[in-house]
Amino acid sequence: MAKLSIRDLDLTDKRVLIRVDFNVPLKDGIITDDTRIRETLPTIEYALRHKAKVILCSHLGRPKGKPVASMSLRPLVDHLRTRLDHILGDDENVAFSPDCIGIVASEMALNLESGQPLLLENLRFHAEEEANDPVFAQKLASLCDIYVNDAFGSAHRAHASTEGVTHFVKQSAAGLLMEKELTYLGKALTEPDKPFVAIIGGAKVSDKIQVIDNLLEKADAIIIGGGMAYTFLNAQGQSTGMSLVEPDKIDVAKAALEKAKAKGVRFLLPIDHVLADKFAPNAKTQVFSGAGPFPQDLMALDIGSKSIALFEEEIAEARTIIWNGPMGVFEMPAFARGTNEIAAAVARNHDATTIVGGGDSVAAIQQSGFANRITHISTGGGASLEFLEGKTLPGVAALTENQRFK
Ligand SMILES: Nc1ncnc2c1ncn2[C@@H]1O[C@H](COP(=O)(O)OP(=O)(O)O)[C@@H](O)[C@H]1O
Ligand SMILES: O=C(OP(=O)(O)O)[C@H](O)COP(=O)(O)O
Ligand SMILES: [Mg+2]
Repeated sequence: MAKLSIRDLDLTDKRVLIRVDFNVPLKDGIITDDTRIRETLPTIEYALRHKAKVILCSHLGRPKGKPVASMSLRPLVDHLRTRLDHILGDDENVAFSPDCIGIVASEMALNLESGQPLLLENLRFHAEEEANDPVFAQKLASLCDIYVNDAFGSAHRAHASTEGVTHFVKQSAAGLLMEKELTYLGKALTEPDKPFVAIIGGAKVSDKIQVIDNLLEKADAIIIGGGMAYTFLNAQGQSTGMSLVEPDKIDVAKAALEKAKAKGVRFLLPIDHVLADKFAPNAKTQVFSGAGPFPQDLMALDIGSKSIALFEEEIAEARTIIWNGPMGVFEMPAFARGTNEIAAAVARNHDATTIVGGGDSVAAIQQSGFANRITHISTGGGASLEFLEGKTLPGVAALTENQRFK
């Protein structure tokens, strides 16, 4: 890699700001899947063992620039302490600053002992984080001597903590997880074995629909499920009741459908759906198959059996599979079947290189019990898609060049 690595740096007694992606799924303050935390532990442990003063920063959810209690990172402190038990002494703790900038954060960072960790509160409690505000970025930079980015899952964002901060520190290096993800995804997709099938679902429609245009240049088939599907069905003229739709993106969906046709890329959309009368685990449900309009007051929260069978056929033939975004609201048992069956189908294909990425997709694949049958589990959803479509990730581009590779 042409970028500086944490392994190239002398960390001893330095204040090292590590941007991590601790955007983990939470339910009532409990972490339901801690893959993103576990995956970044090698970097944290490396820094602690090398006697750095480790300052961890992350976002959690989308609080839109204001403190939101349910999106506090505080519940992660105990979890992190447990995960670092083998490296911290009995009386050593993970310190927590209730604001990521300001006097308290500055003093805590300054007073940190070598080999000790400090976690900062959610970066996105400040609107300046997502706006990539230079003053805010400079305040973050003032907490540290060295900056390390290990947040692969957020590397497609040009935010203050992933991009802006690098302009105000002398050295910006990649963490071990960042390196691992880039190496692995880079290798797997230089010349993917064909057929190459991309499965896209989830709820971040406006973010991820743009990626499909570029994936159409590489993939032999694209399978769309989850919340992503209904904007496409609307683009085909089907009204979908209360289902998740992004009206602004219907034109993008139409263009993708036309491009797929012109290029001969198979484009699979769900043909039946589990409809619910509300977004809740105890919703009344019914299966809807047919091309006509959905009942107006119902919403699709999972794909149905016929869609599963259709998708399974394509998955069985694939030799490279990338999957981001669950097929339904898998967090609720009534709507988890589509995601679980597709996970099983991907796991059954022993001839394919399989990559599953995304904070929620990883939680889903863990929940399905098939995680150990996937070739590579990536901590990034949007990030892995943008990397795979060939885009330069701003969080990577901003890191210091390694002079050895020049
Ligand atoms: N039909 C649907 N309607 C609404 N939300 C959905 C639907 N299908 C899936 N989702 C939601 O999508 C979310 C994950 O989306 P996203 O963040 O894009 O994926 P990832 O984190 O894997 O990258 C899940 O919380 C899931 O409940
Ligand atoms: O969870 C994330 O991405 P993902 O849902 O695509 O896996 C990242 O933490 C980025 O979050 P964001 O999409 O709110 O910038
Ligand atoms: Mg997500």
